[in-house]
Amino acid sequence: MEVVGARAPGKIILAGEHAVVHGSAAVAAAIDLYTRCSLRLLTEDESASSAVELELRDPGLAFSWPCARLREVFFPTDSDSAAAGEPRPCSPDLLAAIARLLEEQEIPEAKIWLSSGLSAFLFLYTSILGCRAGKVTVSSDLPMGAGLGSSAAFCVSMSGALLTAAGVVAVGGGGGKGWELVRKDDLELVNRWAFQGEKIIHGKPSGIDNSVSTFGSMIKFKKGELTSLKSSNPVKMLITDTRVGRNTKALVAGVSERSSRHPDAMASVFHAVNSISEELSSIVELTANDEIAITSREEKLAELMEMNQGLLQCMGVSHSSIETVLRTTLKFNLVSKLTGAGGGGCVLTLIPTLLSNLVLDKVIAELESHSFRCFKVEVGGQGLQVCQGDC
Ligand SMILES: Nc1ncnc2c1ncn2[C@@H]1O[C@H](COP(=O)(O)OP(=O)(O)O)[C@@H](O)[C@H]1O
Ligand SMILES: C[C@@](O)(CCOP(=O)(O)O)CC(=O)O
Ligand SMILES: [Mg+2]
Repeated sequence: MEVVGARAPGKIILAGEHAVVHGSAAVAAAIDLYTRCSLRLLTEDESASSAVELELRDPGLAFSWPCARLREVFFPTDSDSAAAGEPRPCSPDLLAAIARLLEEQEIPEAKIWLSSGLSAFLFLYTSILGCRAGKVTVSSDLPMGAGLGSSAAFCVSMSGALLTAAGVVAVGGGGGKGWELVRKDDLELVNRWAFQGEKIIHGKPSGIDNSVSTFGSMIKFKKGELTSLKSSNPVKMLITDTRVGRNTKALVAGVSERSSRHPDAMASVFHAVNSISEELSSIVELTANDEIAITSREEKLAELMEMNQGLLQCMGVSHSSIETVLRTTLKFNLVSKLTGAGGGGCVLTLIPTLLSNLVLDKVIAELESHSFRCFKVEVGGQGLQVCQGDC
């Protein structure tokens, strides 16, 4: 069979991370850094030992599971009952069985954080394709575990490729050349599968990351409801990766624990974040015809981001490396906030339209002198795309 491919973008959260898990609104946008997943189902001739193979290009690791072993774990009682049409959660018993299956792989200790991604892969693959032999290759532009939604881009691109190979998502309408957009109904199905994968990696995701990675653009997200935001003036952001590793699942659990220790205080914090996200989303949508100058729009966005950062500190998810980025950019009168789960990872800095490239280069040089890594990204682009053949 021919190769099918899918690519899904990472994201930034402009306002509302963590609070969105507790029902507040949040605003997120796709960025032009992608995770790509390609998949080829193997015939019996090609896969003498009949296995499911996974190559992760970025950590540079390859895994292989004999189909017979997968059948014992995933379908112990009868023949394959994969059902690509109806996403279902991974039960705690199955998750424990997957963890035992992963113990048989020799994952280097330094890369043990990959286990949750591998568990999501095995669950999605066997749920959608059963135990058919196949080879999957994944590559990514995104730093992993840094707040740019690599886990969601992994689950969305994987679900997209698996559902395309299963013949559920249509591909080839573009004449079989290059990346193609996906029909809305198909995107919704991919998004629901990807959410099940995110649950394995995050524990309790809000669904914002997989939604923005699937549908792209800039969105407001509240309690599972998504509103697409139309911005005629693009928002420019600099991303700084502090390179301090952290884990979303642990940070989300930490905020929930703080919330159960101080329910009233934290409810007020989440309520304040909700107001910030609502106001930020209405400012983003103001058009050139609205009577507000671009500079005053940017000042309002900056102030809301600054307020949100203060509330993220209240939730206990800032970090000394994040504070260093905030202090450094403030010297240039620029406002920053953490993005994603925090605890290290990435920080956003709003780039005003009138900021000269010379000053921006100075900001980047100073940030990079702290061993941080800066990215200039395009905000609000495409979501999931699929392709036939090698893209
Ligand atoms: N390309 C990938 N290959 C394998 N696993 C991945 C990949 N991208 C993300 N993951 C999984 O997602 C985890 C990171 O997710 P998370 O802690 O939510 O951070 P973020 O989503 O901000 O990057 C990794 O530890 C890994 O398990
Ligand atoms: C903290 C949170 O709001 C975003 C997490 O994003 P990331 O995995 O750090 O990229 C969690 C969620 O919404 O599921
Ligand atoms: Mg994540």
